[in-house]
Amino acid sequence: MTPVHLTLNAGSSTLKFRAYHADDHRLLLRGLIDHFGAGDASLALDFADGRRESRRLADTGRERALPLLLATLADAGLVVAAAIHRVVHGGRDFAAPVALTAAVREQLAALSALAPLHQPTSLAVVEQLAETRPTLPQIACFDTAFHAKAPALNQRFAIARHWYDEGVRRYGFHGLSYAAIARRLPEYGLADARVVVCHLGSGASACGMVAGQSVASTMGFSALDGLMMGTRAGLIDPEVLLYWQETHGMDIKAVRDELYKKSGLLGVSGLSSDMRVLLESDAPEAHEAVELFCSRAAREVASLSTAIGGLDALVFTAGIGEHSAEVRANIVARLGWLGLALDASANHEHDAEIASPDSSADILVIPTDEEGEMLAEALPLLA
Ligand SMILES: Nc1ncnc2c1ncn2[C@@H]1O[C@H](COP(=O)(O)OP(=O)(O)O)[C@@H](O)[C@H]1O
Ligand SMILES: CC(=O)OP(=O)(O)O
Ligand SMILES: [Mg+2]
Repeated sequence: MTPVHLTLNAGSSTLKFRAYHADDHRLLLRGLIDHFGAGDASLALDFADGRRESRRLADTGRERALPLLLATLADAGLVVAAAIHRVVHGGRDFAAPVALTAAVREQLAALSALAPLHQPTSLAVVEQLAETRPTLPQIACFDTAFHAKAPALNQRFAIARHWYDEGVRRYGFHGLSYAAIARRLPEYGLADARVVVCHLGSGASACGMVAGQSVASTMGFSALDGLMMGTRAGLIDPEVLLYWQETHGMDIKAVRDELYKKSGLLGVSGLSSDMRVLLESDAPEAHEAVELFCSRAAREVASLSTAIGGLDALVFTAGIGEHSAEVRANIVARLGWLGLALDASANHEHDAEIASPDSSADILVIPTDEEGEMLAEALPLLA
């Protein structure tokens, strides 16, 4: 059996995993469970020798994912030598990768309410592994870490100061994705540039960075703020929450469910949280959901450009950002007043520069590599 470092990235609609050779860190297997935990879940595997497999999953519960994954690895002659987990919320205390001791796991579990779609799933996998393989090294890499050095001003809400001291601040998420993009900016001569990255997946956020460092992000205290997402509302007037509680008697769980699971693309379209389904639909509600998604994204790109003092490049990444030319074109068209313009044919490429020659700023599609970033961050701890 070949020992591997296994990366686990539990997103809101997917579970992505990769097996890297434990000695030379070659990528051996790439896997994706799509519609993770839903009735129509599927598994896709991509082997280093070019072989591909995919199938529908009959037993779709999230708690069944780890045994399935370990069996898949065993079939491929791979055995886990270390597990590297994406953990969405590091809170005030974790701004760097950390070994997942029992004490650390307890601290991270206390943050679950701030990331209900992610933290419980990731930590359940960690616990399952800790139970069956108590001596297995397990490392957590955090979505929040990349933003920890953002200017204090951009981490502050306009509320009384003592809340900040208590940890009520803008943390920002998708940091592993942004760090992976930042690593690639020098290839495009953008090492010192002012860049806005749109991470558009089931969860969606945007980050303004300068010289590869986070300056401001659309996500805040939780992964609920900012852009419209698959099932999350993004920016919302907080009075709506009070109205729900006061006028409709909704308790905290009901409000949370509304904001995290019934809003966003799903809520507005009444049809699906999956952008692919909405783009193919003729329903006016689906069209309106896509328009609102693109409008919110364009507005936040302009806002983040102010936070970073101008815009040298706009980058699209993640499930929607990488794969939907239509969404990219819609967002960039709304930013035409800033001088941004796409090359319509280049816009259909993946991992490419897609701006027209007369665009005021570069526009790029860069595939995210959260797993590669996790491996790079965890290796020093595993050495
Ligand atoms: N070809 C495509 N066109 C439009 N959207 C796509 C395409 N492929 C994937 N997506 C969307 O990407 C989203 C998933 O993004 P991803 O970043 O993988 O999610 P997660 O938030 O679970 O990590 C889904 O909404 C899916 O509809
Ligand atoms: C933080 C977050 O929303 O992550 P994802 O997009 O993977 O669901
Ligand atoms: Mg994701």
